Amino acid sequence: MYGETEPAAAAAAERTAFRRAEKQYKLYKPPKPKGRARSKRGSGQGGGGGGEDLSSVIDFHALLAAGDGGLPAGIGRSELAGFDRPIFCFLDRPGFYFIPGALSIDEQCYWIKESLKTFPQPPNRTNLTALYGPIFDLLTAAKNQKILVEVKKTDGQEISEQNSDGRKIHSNNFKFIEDSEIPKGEVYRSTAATTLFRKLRWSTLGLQFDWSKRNYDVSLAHNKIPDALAALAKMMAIPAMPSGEEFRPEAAIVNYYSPSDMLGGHVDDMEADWTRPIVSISLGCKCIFLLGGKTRDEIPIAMYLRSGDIVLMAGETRECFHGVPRIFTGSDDEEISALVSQLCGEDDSFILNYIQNSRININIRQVY
Ligand SMILES: O=C(O)CCC(=O)C(=O)O
Ligand SMILES: [Fe+2]
Repeated sequence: MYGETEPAAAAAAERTAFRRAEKQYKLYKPPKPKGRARSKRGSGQGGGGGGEDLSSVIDFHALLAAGDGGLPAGIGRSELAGFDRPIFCFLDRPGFYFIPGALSIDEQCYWIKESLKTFPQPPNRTNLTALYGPIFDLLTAAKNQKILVEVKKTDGQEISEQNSDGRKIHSNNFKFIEDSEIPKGEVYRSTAATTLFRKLRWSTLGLQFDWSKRNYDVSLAHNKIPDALAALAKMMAIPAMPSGEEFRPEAAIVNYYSPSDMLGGHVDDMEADWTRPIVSISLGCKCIFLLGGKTRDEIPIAMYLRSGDIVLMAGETRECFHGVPRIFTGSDDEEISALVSQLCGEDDSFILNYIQNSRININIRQVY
């Protein structure tokens, strides 16, 4: 993840409106169940247990349900010929579009599975790559309670195996083995695959992003964006594209959020043409998304992003700070319960368990 504030600048950053909003939502605690509510701060109208308030968070699903009559000032709703989904926008944030419930439950389940199974596969890089080298089949290893071990190489011994597709695996000296197979005395580092899976924070598809240089490194091996994801992004990008032009999906960042994770305020400015949108898909647990202005001093707009929602950021909004200060885990989340009915296969329980406490975001970009 990125966008974290440098320690030296942290105190100053606290003073910005964006940082204050991040803090407000990060600290929000749901109200205590009736009868146990305390009378101090936070028990008032709309207040959370920590005194923070969610009443100004925009809920596009509620606006959709309320119909055309109930739009608050500053929010517009448009229809586009040939695009059979509602689209919301902010009158003072040109280039920002919100498509609530853009994906069906089936589509959400499909992309959740792809995000966990396929997208972290090499040559795609993840936050774990720098530590362990390429890791293949992490989801399967985690499901099967495997252990990733670093094995001492003896002179001339090359640790390499082929997986079921005939691909060479483990050119590094880490490999997944059963707990019972850990050879005594030969292993000097081991981590449970389930632990690694929980530590997955991002993976990159298509052109690979180099976080240290904050730029794309075209010299890194990469696959093109999977066809189905490219087709989805092209279709969903239409409201933000100049008419008659087609979005070219060239790179994507997949963010994996566990309950306490946040994404600090940042601007995505590494793509050449800001008239092209970032197509951003939300899956799993609901979150608060902050859309600020061109400086951190502007008070950001807070909105809920739910599983299946798609956000487009193009034009002037490409210059706006944005981030995710808070995700909401918990089984009472309506969107998650809808996924439960689809993720009921024997093989799905690991994924269901993961997504009930996590959020995934896939954001697709045209780089050139
Ligand atoms: O998680 C999200 O909804 C936003 C992600 C984002 O802004 C990014 O990866 O640049
Ligand atoms: Fe971003």
